[in-house]
Amino acid sequence: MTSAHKTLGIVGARGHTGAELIRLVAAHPALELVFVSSRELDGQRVADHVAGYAGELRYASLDADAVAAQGADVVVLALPNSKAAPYVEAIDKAKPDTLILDLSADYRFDSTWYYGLPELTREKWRGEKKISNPGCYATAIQLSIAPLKDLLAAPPVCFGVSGYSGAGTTPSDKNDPEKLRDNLMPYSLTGHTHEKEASRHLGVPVEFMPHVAPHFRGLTVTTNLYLARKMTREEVMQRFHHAYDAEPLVHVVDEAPWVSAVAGRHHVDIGGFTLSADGKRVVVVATLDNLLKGAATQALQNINRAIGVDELTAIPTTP
Ligand SMILES: NC(=O)C1=CN([C@@H]2O[C@H](COP(=O)(O)OP(=O)(O)OC[C@H]3O[C@@H](n4cnc5c(N)ncnc54)[C@H](OP(=O)(O)O)[C@@H]3O)[C@@H](O)[C@H]2O)C=CC1
Ligand SMILES: CC(=O)N[C@@H](CCC(=O)OP(=O)(O)O)C(=O)O
Repeated sequence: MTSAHKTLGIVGARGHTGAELIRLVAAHPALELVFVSSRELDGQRVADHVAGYAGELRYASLDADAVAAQGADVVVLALPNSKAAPYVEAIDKAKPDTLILDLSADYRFDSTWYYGLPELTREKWRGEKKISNPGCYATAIQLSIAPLKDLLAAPPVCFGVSGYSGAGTTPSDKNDPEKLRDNLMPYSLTGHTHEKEASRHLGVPVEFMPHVAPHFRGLTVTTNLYLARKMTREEVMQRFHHAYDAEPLVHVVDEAPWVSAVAGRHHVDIGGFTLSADGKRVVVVATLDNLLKGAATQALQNINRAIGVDELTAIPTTP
């Protein structure tokens, strides 16, 4: 694939992450949005549903063969978990050099797919045309632990709180604003997919306890790390600065970041580095927008790289 203009389609474009990608792709100089699929919005104008999109494209209800028949250069699968395989199969049959990016958890444990968390894995990309995008919590967890990975005395313990857009649009307790009002809902307290995903890709076991809260977008992961030796706050911060100062989408900050400040923005904030009195335990706080760096923005970083343009093309960065 060269860096020339590419066509792109989104399967599952009615959803939260699909809508964010539509906005990002619409402003992209090298990508043309050629189809967006939704069963529920079949025939309706995208511009009537996605603020900030001004084109004439309409949603279409497309099964796997119909998606493959579109012949797009890039296909993003933004479907719920366990739905991707028929689309991958049909595209492979019709046009095997298609770049497929899957937003779900379906291929995050498949070593034939590139796992794209650019700040940690971009050097491992070997031109794969199949890219698995990380989970939103798993992104925050891995970025919080990676700089101290060689100094762990025990599995890191991560306390996560997400806005309810993380639970998608299929109605459930986890995205019901009435049930979430004045509430914090714990779920999957051991064995969450993102616990397994972060453990696999970091190569160290991680423990994760997720919760969902009444805000719409943005998540916080507060991680407790037991250290094999005594450290100072300056040493810990130095490691994070060394790891991320050249990364426009990871901001190392002094204070513990607030989720409200990162909502609608494309980067991760990591900060609040707090040591125990004996210097052998540190707590780190990370926030990101689950729909952006946790999904659509990260997807675009991966696609940009794979089509041969600058990784940050069409991604607004702010200091
Ligand atoms: N929300 C988030 O914060 C994040 C989500 N992800 C992952 O991204 C994927 C999409 O998430 P999100 O946008 O929140 O999901 P949504 O529930 O908001 O949207 C799902 C989309 O898939 C379509 N869809 C649902 N069921 C089927 C089906 N059986 N066959 C075909 N299409 C279907 C829906 O449209 P229609 O029913 O109209 O066809 C809709 O467009 C998920 O795998 C999720 O785990 C990853 C990181 C973060
Ligand atoms: C609040 C909420 O429910 N969040 C989702 C994570 C969203 C995400 O990244 O999901 P995938 O791993 O499925 O892509 C969850 O805990 O499953």
